[in-house]
Amino acid sequence: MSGERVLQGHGTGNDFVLLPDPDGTVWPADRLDDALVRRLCDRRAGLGGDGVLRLVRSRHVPDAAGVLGADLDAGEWFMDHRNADGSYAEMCGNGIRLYLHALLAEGLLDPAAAAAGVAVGTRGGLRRVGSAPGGGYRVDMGPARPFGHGSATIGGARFTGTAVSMGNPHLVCLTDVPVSGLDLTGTPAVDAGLFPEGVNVELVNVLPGGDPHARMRVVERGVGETRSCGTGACAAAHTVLAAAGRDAGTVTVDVPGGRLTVDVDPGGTVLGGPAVLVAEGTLTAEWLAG
Ligand SMILES: N[C@@H](CCC[C@H](N)C(=O)O)C(=O)O
Repeated sequence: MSGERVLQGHGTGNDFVLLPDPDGTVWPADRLDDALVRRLCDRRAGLGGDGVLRLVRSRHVPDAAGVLGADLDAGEWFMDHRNADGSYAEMCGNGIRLYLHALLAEGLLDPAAAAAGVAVGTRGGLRRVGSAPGGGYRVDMGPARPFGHGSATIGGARFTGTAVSMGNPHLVCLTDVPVSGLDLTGTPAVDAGLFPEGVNVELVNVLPGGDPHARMRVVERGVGETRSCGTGACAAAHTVLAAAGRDAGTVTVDVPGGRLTVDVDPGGTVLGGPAVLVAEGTLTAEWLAG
């Protein structure tokens, strides 16, 4: 049997199907349609994942020029991200670390270049990501941009929070209710006027102690509850610091799938965390035929 090459991996438990397509010839958008993304992410009848990452050069992505403008040539590679329901997202903080890890594993990127850091195109703009000296990856996520206040009702409970853009939209709800006990199986009801494109909702406990430390759970737009969200951790870190009257600092964010660190200052946000490839292989012709 023959089929298309595929990888599977995760960053702090936020897992993805990765499709190598350097020249954009294997998975054009009309082939990788919403239905196929949903099948790939299906945890019983597919490979399973919170989303799909296509490893493709920016110049082969039709909408990349529109998104990146003059930056198109500065980012050779483009993280073509899809949520499990097939929708596109502007940015994915766990995904972009895994993306760099997969480029290295596939021999598409030189380790020295990764150590120096490379600019990767996303639908939210260019992001600089590099391998970290002590292991894992660090991503310059750009500044957190608060844009109002709202609420989310989920599992019968209502939480108020701060709307924060990390390129994609978040509602960060700081709460004293222990997040470990929350039922997050439903879809949060939110203010559609504040979030016309939908929103990722983070429920966050600030943990006691000297250094800023938070525990977070997240219900992602286009996915449902995931074990981690990198952009969500950055939005949460900004909100935790702001609640303490600070605009800079390092926040440790514990998620069900592990630990992320976020360095915040007024000019930007740097996300640090691991990336792991779990499997590589091919999609069978039988499965592809549906
Ligand atoms: N898990 C991601 C975010 C993925 C996109 C999100 N579901 C959205 O639609 O904005 C992360 O690690 O940032």
